[in-house]
Amino acid sequence: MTKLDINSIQKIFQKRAPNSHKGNHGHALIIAGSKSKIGAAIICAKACLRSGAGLVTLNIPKKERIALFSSVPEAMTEFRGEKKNWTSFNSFAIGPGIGTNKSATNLLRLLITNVKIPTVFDADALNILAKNQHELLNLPQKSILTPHVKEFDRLFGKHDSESERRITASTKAKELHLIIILKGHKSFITDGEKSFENTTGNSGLAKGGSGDALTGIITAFLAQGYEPLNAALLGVYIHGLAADITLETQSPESMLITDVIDNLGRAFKKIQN
Ligand SMILES: NC(=O)C1=CN([C@@H]2O[C@H](COP(=O)(O)OP(=O)(O)OC[C@H]3O[C@@H](n4cnc5c(N)ncnc54)[C@H](OP(=O)(O)O)[C@@H]3O)[C@@H](O)[C@H]2O)[C@@H](O)CC1
Ligand SMILES: Nc1ncnc2c1ncn2[C@@H]1O[C@H](COP(=O)(O)OP(=O)(O)O)[C@@H](O)[C@H]1O
Ligand SMILES: [Mg+2]
Repeated sequence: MTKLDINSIQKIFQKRAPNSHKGNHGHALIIAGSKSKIGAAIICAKACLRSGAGLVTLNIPKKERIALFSSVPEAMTEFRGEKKNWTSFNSFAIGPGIGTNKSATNLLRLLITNVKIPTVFDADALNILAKNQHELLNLPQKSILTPHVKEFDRLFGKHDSESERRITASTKAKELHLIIILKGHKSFITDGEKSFENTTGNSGLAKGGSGDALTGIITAFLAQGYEPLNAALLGVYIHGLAADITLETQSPESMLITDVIDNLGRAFKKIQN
């Protein structure tokens, strides 16, 4: 297992070309949020925009659109249940705050049927997969699963220790051709061949919404054309680094994920040499 340090991250990171345009940086589609969880969608979209995606479209329930327009005007929207054109996007994420009811389950199935490029599956998408295990075999290869401990055990069965979870994560990543990020204090990232442990982040991230931001960040890197494993490594590292930078102005108690997203810019500057 390799500990993720700044040197390995600097090798992965690709600078933006000075003459680039939005079309060069990909179009991300984020399927997130529901009536009581629209915040998850807003956090995810903001983090995605702050991580370099050229365009971000959020799929949300139509009733929730006002909240979104006022908080993330940079994001475009499409509405849950309306007919979609899957081919316009370069990366996809599904799960934060979508719930696990029948329509969320059908939407996840629709995505799996139509999308053949690596996708980020988080939160309720993982809870739906846990209840529909056969669908794990149908996910696009090199998709990225981002479970916390409880989601991990829902997916792959109860474990007694973190070390046992890490062994299962590697085995399942290899067997299912996926990348698994087992999130926690020191997140573990594996593609079944290589495994990594993150070294950034702090307990200020132990708050609702932190994982939703990570999903947005990784989705932005996929949109920009990073290899899925590199998108996962860079995403986990920079998410934690932005939280560490936030400690300069906030305590772990007072830190908000919005503060962390606002500090992504400083984190990018740190890894750019
Ligand atoms: N603003 C919004 O709209 C927000 C929307 N959100 C959305 O809500 C949905 C539900 O997501 P969720 O993760 O809160 O619920 P759930 O899967 O039951 O897990 C919670 C339990 O898991 C455990 N646990 C977690 N980490 C652990 C660890 N490292 N180590 C050990 N245990 C750990 C811990 O369980 P405990 O130990 O307390 O038994 C914890 O209580 C989802 O779609 C999400 O995107 C949220 O993001 C919040 C902001
Ligand atoms: N004590 C901690 N130290 C470092 N990182 C943490 C800590 N607690 C949580 N995190 C990070 O915060 C994120 C939490 O994700 P998750 O539990 O899915 O949150 P949510 O679903 O509420 O958005 C993960 O990336 C995790 O690694
Ligand atoms: Mg989560």
